[in-house]
Amino acid sequence: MELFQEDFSAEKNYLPYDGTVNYYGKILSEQESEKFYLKLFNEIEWKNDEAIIFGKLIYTKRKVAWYANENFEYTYSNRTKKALKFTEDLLYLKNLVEEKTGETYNSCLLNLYHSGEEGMAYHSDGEKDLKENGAIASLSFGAKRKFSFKHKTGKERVDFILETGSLLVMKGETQKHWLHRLPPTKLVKSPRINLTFRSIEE
Ligand SMILES: O=C(O)CCC(=O)C(=O)O
Ligand SMILES: [Fe+2]
Repeated sequence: MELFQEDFSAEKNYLPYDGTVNYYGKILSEQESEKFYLKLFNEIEWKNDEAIIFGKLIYTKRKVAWYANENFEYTYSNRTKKALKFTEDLLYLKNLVEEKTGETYNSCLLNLYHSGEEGMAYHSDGEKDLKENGAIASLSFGAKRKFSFKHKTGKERVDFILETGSLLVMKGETQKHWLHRLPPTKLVKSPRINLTFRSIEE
């Protein structure tokens, strides 16, 4: 079923229990989304992500970047990374997302998926540097992709189609009880950029 913009209610919790996910739909116009997509694509210091998996250092095809209020250190996939200072565009988007969600954030992890062949496997964002039960706000640009939640012990699944300029928020105990992923797909040929605004414990 195609949902229209008006059908998205920010107050609705899309998870049946054990956490809260709000979906705001598109918070930016098509034109603004295209403008930010191009600027982020060209101006962010994108790097292939490094992770230690079974004791081996690997690089992902997907690119990442990490920006924050301060040059925070952050441990992610067993590697310690240092944040770059927020750019003007990222500060603008952070303010917009803070206004919409009524929460504050001090950092942003950015992901660039070159095509549908790149995705992210099921995980939760419960790293110890993150504020416990802090909200995580996800803003998407570029290609439309499916985003799925799966309960850690139950059978429930909740799927979204994240469009360019759309905002989704995960709050409360969501990371404790739910996994999320960006499934790979052969159907998408163009890039997608995702920004997750987070709160790092200072
Ligand atoms: O690209 C997405 O929509 C999800 C990214 C994500 O889950 C993460 O960076 O932790
Ligand atoms: Fe995540």
